[in-house]
Amino acid sequence: MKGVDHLAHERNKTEFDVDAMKIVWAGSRHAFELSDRMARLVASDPAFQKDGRIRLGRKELFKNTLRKAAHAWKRILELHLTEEEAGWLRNFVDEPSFTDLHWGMFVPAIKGQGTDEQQQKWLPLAYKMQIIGSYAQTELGHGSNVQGLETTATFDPETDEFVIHSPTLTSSKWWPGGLGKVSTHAIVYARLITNGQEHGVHGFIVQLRSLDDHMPIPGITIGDIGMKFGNGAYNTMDNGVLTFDHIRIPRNQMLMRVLQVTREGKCVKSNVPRQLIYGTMVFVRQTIVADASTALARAVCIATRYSAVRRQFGSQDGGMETQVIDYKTQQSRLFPLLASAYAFRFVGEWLKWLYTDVTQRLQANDFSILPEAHACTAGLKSLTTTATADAIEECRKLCGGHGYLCASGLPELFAVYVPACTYEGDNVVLLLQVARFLMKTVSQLGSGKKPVGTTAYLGRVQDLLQCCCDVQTAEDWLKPSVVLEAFEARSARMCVARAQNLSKFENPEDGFAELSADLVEASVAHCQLIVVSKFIDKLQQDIPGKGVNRQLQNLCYIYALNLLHKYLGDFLSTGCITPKQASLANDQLRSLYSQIRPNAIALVDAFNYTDHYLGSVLGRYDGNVYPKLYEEAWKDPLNDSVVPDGYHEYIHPMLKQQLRNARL
Ligand SMILES: CCCCCCCC/C=C\CCCCCC(=O)SCCNC(=O)CCNC(=O)[C@H](O)C(C)(C)COP(=O)(O)OP(=O)(O)OC[C@H]1O[C@@H](n2cnc3c(N)ncnc32)[C@H](O)[C@@H]1OP(=O)(O)O
Ligand SMILES: Cc1cc2nc3c(=O)[nH]c(=O)nc-3n(C[C@H](O)[C@H](O)[C@H](O)COP(=O)(O)OP(=O)(O)OC[C@H]3O[C@@H](n4cnc5c(N)ncnc54)[C@H](O)[C@@H]3O)c2cc1C
Repeated sequence: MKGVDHLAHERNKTEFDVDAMKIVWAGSRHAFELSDRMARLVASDPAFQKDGRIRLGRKELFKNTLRKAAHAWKRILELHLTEEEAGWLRNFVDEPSFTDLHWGMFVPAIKGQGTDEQQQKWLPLAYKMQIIGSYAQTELGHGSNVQGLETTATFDPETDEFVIHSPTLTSSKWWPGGLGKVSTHAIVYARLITNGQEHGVHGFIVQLRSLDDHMPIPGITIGDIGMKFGNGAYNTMDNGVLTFDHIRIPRNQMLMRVLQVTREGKCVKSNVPRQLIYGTMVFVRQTIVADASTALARAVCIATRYSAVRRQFGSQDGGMETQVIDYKTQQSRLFPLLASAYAFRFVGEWLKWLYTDVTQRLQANDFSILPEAHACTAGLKSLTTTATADAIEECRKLCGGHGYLCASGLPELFAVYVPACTYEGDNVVLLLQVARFLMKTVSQLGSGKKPVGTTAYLGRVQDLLQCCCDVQTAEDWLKPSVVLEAFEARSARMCVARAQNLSKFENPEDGFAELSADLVEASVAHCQLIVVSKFIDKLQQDIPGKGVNRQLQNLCYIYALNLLHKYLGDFLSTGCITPKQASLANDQLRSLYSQIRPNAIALVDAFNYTDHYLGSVLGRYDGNVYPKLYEEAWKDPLNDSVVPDGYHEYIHPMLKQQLRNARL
């Protein structure tokens, strides 16, 4: 049987309406139609082809990215695409570039932290790309510790300007994307100093390069920080270094929604909390969660299709060997990742809703939900990016040797994706933020303050500390209330135990530092509970389409029960479940794998990825893997000649030498 036939046969086994699932995955019919149209537009345009990208040298690669970004912008204008359509188009071009930072951080920072006048001035320029912006926060010496940034912005009342300066080597801005070679402007984060007094870190709009000849403004030193991990991959991005030598900008270029500096240099606080200065990070972390499901789904799509095509062992009487997807070990590694892709999709959807809600409340001067929004975006960004990076690598292994070939698409996907664990907040640092939020919530329980939102379960802490899981059969693990209670009890018990340990320290900060590794575990438990509960909420919605809800239920329980299996130590040591119940959960998990098996290919087809976007010979829709892999190998530049360059200099003399030695 040819690869093509393998997948056709697989698709015939499907037990649900794939088109309906495509809409569930996309979020709505509108989102599906729009993303589908943009994906096809990009895939059919030769200017966006990705072949051979990994073989380009840095300069060529970068220029190629500039060409694609310019072409994308041209198409956006020609086709009068909406902001939403343009976002999808850029997404399917699938190449990190300065435009990510311009649209993803520069514009949102002005929107979130700029006054109305500042927005009116700067946003139209940015929307028309008459200026290109970056987000320059991190420095050589400090990234996580934002309050430790060293760049200064000193107000000069004589000229009504700020003087932006890099006082030390370690204050050099380092990492901002798009900064190295492209951006004309940046939101620069610096310590505000007025009348000799410091007022914390704030954002400033600073012009970096001339809009005529692209030369740096005198006093600015700027360049690229060098090659990063992997071929191609994130090297399409010009992450930059930037220093200021007393650069002057007008006073009205400080983003002043949170704090205004008057003509006299007086600081006037608005009613907006200081934390709003971090608002852009909350926004981007929320988009990163949605991106995690996309990246994970790509890897899973490749590994699932290839696992159905690939056969090893088990042939009897010269018959066909076993498809590797039929091995239980392969299923137990692959299907939880498939379930995670769906789980992250739904929690991403919910987080987007939460962010929209927060934004509306902020506009109405209601800041009460900000701490929760921060904890949720930070925690879920950490949880989903860590899981996705690990999952891409697992998918590579699931594809055996061929997964290691760049033609599988997985090495590049991993290299592009893995910095998500670091950028926009190191994942451990972010979990520590969640831990602070959880410990604060627990400490306030005695005062009668009722926790709300994602921590509402902590309001039932007494019940959760005592509850006993009443699972008696494997089927009992298919009850949403049972699963939810197990995850709530585990998280609540871990939080309370950590809080009790913290209370033994005289100085809470010392305790927090000493117990930080344990605290991070509690944060993970809490975030996993959020993902599980949002998946369960999704199942309660009226989801149309034959068999769709059934598949989602199976995936939801696979996600939850696999976590239960993986983190069994937590569940057992906190007494949430017994070893016997854990064993029943495992039995149920195996049964769920068998139920998912005939639908696996259709479940990845529901992602609706074009072959262009997947960029993988192993993950091709038609399953025609071997002929294409063979074809691909011959495209390698090493195969341009039969005898390689260097033969005459290095191989031939060596062979001759051996011959001479042999004769002696
Ligand atoms: C259309 C296309 C879209 C495409 C979109 C793609 C987007 C692009 C994607 C990828 C490109 C890559 C982009 C990467 C960009 C970057 O990496 S930018 C740099 C990001 N840097 C960080 O994330 C730094 C991480 N550090 C921090 O967030 C903080 O400094 C810290 C919170 C870890 C440390 O803060 P700390 O000094 O301990 O506390 P304070 O600053 O004093 O704050 C204390 C209180 O503030 C609360 N808080 C902290 N952060 C936030 C926040 N973000 N929002 C709201 N509140 C926050 C914190 O809980 C404290 O509250 P309490 O006092 O009440 O306890
Ligand atoms: C590809 C990429 C793109 C980026 N793009 C941008 C950009 O556009 N703009 C921008 O401003 N920045 C950008 N960054 C920078 C990024 O935001 C920072 O690298 C990130 O916030 C981590 O900070 P750091 O490098 O200072 O790590 P560090 O804080 O130095 O982390 C090093 C180690 O120390 C640990 N650690 C640090 N603090 C603590 C603590 N309190 N407790 C326990 N452990 C701790 C961390 O867990 C980590 O293991 C980018 C980075 C990358 C990799």
